Amino acid sequence: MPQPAPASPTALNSFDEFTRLDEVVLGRAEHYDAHHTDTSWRLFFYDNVAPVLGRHATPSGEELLPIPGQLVDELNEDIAGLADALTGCGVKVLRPAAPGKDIDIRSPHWDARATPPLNVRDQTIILGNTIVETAPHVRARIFENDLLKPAFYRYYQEGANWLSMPRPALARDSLDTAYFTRQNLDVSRATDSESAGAIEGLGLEMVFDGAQCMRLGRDVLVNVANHNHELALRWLRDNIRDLRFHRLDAMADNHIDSVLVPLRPGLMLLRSPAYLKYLPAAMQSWDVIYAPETDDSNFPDYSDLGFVIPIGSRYMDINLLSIDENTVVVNSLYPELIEVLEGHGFTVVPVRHRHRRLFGGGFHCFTLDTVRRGGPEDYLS
Ligand SMILES: NC(=[NH2+])NCCC[C@H](N)C(=O)O
Repeated sequence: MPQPAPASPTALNSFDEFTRLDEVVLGRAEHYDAHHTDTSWRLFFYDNVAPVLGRHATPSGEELLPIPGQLVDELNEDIAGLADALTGCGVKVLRPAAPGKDIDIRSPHWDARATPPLNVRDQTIILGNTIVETAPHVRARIFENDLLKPAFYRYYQEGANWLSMPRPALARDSLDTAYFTRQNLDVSRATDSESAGAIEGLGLEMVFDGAQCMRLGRDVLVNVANHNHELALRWLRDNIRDLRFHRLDAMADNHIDSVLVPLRPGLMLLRSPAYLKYLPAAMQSWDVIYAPETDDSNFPDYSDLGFVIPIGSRYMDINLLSIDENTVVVNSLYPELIEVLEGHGFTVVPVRHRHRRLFGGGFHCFTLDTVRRGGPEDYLS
């Protein structure tokens, strides 16, 4: 039976993180049954995985780390709950295409097990009516956006602009380890097992994820933690002329949405006061809600399942999704945050999300907000 064509999306328009949300792409986790733990993956998640690397790497260099099926099923249940909650808030939910099977990919320089399109925030930034595909850090993610192309083409048909950063080769020496070496961290547990080929004369490439940005109308905050990111900031400035890009100097290793979430003009959620100094001067006078302490009882106990590597930090649930300036979707397993937000007058839509530390994403990461009502407002003066 032919399936009816999905209703056409409205025009792409997304300049910020908090004005009324009308349409969103929500990621999916089918076939997320392994992490491909090559050097690019180890470096990307080094902040979280360094303590366990080595202990679990096999001497043969086996890089595929299986994820128990029960966890993927539970993740899918929680994502279904998020889809229902968003629909219940009147938001139209689009999905990436589903990978039909495990997909092994091969470039001329390396091979990898492809990551499913779960954290759709990461490989794309929507800047107004422009889709910007970014330049993946993790080799396993290099074709991830192919599964979003049905949605991107529909927005393109409705008049959106569509740009891509140069696709990185992610060869042997493409990735900059400066963020870690600046902190005197030894990166050998990530780099010792490198199996990718080199490209003579290439050196550090432009490598950058969409989730390193936070959008605020005509301003965009951009986390730059190394030379890979520096090249991308220049690309953004050269190619998107009508927005102002503010460089945040190494606020985190890469993504910043478990550190900072702007909630409405003049109010942000921040991991701790230590992060204020990274922000543009105009934001330092905003009101701040600091992420409340949470404890282990809010996180599942995985001891029965053998080892499961947490690729996300304990702060993942800062990563909420705003429906509008007064309504936020928050993990029900972070009741401390729900209480604080309600105390500030927010309507909180609680949605359960158990395995956020295993798949590296919260609700902001799982979503790409393609249609919001706000425009290129100046929120910083
Ligand atoms: N868009 C994302 N995938 N964000 C997740 C950021 C997670 C962050 N590295 C942490 O461990 O807290």
